Amino acid sequence: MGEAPASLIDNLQGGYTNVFDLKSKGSQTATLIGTKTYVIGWSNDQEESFGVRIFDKCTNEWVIPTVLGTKPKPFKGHLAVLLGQDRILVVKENSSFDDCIWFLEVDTEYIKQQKKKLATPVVAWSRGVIGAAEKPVVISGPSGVGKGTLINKLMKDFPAMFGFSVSHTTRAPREGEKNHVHYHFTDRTVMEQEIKDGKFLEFASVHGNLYGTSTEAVDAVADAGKRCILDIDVQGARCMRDSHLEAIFIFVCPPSSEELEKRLRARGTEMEEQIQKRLRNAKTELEKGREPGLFDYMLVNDDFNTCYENLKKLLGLDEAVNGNSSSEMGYLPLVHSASKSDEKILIASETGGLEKASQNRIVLDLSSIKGGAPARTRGLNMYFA
Ligand SMILES: Nc1nc2c(ncn2[C@@H]2O[C@H](COP(=O)(O)OP(=O)(O)O)[C@@H](O)[C@H]2O)c(=O)[nH]1
Ligand SMILES: Nc1ncnc2c1ncn2[C@@H]1O[C@H](COP(=O)(O)OP(=O)(O)O)[C@@H](O)[C@H]1O
Repeated sequence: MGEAPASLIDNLQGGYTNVFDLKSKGSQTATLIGTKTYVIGWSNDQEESFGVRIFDKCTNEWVIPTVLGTKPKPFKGHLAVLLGQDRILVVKENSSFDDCIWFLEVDTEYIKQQKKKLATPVVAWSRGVIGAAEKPVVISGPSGVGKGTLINKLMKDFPAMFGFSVSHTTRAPREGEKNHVHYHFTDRTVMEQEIKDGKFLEFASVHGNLYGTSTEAVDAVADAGKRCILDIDVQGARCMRDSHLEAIFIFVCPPSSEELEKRLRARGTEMEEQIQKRLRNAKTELEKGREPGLFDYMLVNDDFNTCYENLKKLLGLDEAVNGNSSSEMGYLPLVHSASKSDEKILIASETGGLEKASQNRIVLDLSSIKGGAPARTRGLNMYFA
């Protein structure tokens, strides 16, 4: 790159620093981690100019990393603070509360995995979500068991609460299915390239077609302030379980294989060959669904209304959930763990944009954050000091 790197970094690192170690200078910040300096910021109104670049002291060279996750729009003026040694908290100036906190992950577990996979330097953005946003809901189960019917009813009954994560698929649309509503219908070569580019949180080959959840699909629901529902197969659920997306995992079972076949045939959307394939795959899916540690709950979809009521109960939409045993409710709770960090950041506003002087100091409580790149970082708490 055409500029004197060392002096730029000295210049940035000599910039404004307050007691909370927030550094900034103009529209760029430099954060030193080990031998690498992460420069964040856009230059000269050129939308695509940089964003993130890394200066490596060992090689004396600039590196432009692969940037994963949904990126923030180019911004002027921000503060950067190093959290641990693996992520940088970015506080955007002059932004609404729902768009001011971002995390640039540089060496988290997710980044380590992606570096290995892509064999290039990688960083990833994750937007901070303030408040106790509800966990996304992952619903899996064999074809024809009634996942779509349950989800549609939930979305119809609670339109302001739930948003559907629209997956990508290479399968052909069925009659009545709308592009970008039911699925993003796509070409295999396009999707394969997008998988390589890191666009998907997870993907799997199911019944001979590719299906995948893009980061954008999940973010779009979170951005609309809704709780995300994902209808994905067991392989996708496994991937999500291993990722940072903290979700509730629900497996829907049929009352019997005969009933499953009956429903698939009655739906009338598949040719015989596809029906046979789906019934064969159902056996494996039912076995995988019972693997310990994957699903939090199992629902048997025998009588639809009973199953729907039980789904509502375990999503906390019915007060009757308290005190009911799992067997009475028709699902089996399994156990999973969560981790916590413990940090508070005080942000002093210098812009004077806030009216009361007492509101110029904001505490960002990171002690309950969850999730992370390539999806949202949830559970942030923000209050005036
Ligand atoms: N892994 C993964 N599976 C998906 C995704 N979207 C849909 N699926 C699964 O793909 C399978 C086939 O879905 P579809 O073609 O709509 O058929 P249906 O299940 O018979 O209604 C189902 O098990 C879905 O849960 C996705 O984004 N990722
Ligand atoms: N509890 C139920 N009893 C009888 N039929 C059902 C029940 N739940 C769903 N169905 C029907 O079964 C078929 C498959 O349901 P669908 O929601 O498309 O399954 P999936 O999304 O799991 O593939 C649909 O025709 C639906 O109306």
